Amino acid sequence: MTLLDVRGLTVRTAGGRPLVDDLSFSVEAGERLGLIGESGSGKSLTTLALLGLLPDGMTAEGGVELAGTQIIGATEKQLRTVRGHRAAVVFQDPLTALDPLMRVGRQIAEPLARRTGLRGKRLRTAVGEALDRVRLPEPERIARAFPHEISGGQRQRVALAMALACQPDLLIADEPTTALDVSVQAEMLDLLDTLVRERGMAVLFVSHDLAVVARVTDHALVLKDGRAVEQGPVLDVVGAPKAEYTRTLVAGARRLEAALDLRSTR
Ligand SMILES: Nc1ncnc2c1ncn2[C@@H]1O[C@H](COP(=O)(O)OP(=O)(O)OP(=O)(O)O)[C@@H](O)[C@H]1O
Repeated sequence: MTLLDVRGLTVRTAGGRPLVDDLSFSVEAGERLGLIGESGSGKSLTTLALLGLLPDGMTAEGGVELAGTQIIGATEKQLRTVRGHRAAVVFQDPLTALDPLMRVGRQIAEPLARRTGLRGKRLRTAVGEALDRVRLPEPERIARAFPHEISGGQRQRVALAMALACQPDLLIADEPTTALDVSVQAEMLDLLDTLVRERGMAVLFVSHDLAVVARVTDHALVLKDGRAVEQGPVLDVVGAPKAEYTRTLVAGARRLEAALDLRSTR
């Protein structure tokens, strides 16, 4: 079943300049698609357009059908039912998703209560379980903490727990590990990989990092200056890139890997 169908998506500035240009792709239920591109290639604008969250003044044209709802031109009420339940998002900076003045536990409790109808002690237990599932130590302490009282890696796990609490069909992860330390990055990727596999959830994984995308997705789409230059099974895209631009990205990633290998043997 096709969960997300994007046809000819074009995002323009108020002045009419296209920043995402005629983009088409689809995500099947349970499929993991990686959106790869350098900084400024249009990855974030694409994900924002999928949820009807483009900045003021920008416009989207084309078709974006998410779980049967046409997003472009949808009312705010229609969009609210799609966001969270059909598609939830984890951004690079977890602070964008978290309210700085609300304890972490309450922030997870809200989407959980909305979906499950749980209240009181049973809701508190469910919050503890949600924190435990994203491998947060001492879930009771974390639940009582404010976002600034926990580490960046822990905040990103909380943001993931909030997204998963909605049990979305599609998880959009926009550079979810970029702001984290390398060791924490690997843990977070493994966690994300395990949790979405367990749930059979579809994922749109956005990253500038080919190696990261190859690790957690089945298909990849390479974006350059707002246009798709290549798409296909991730192992083909990384192993036998067709487009000149993808070849450059792959060569760059290999050079980096080789440099890191060299460093680790010193
Ligand atoms: N609010 C805005 N107003 C005008 N131009 C914008 C706005 N937001 C993004 N852009 C431009 O649109 C293009 C695509 O931006 P986008 O944020 O989607 O890129 P990206 O691939 O997500 O980059 P990064 O990896 O750095 O986040 C860039 O050229 C950017 O400068």
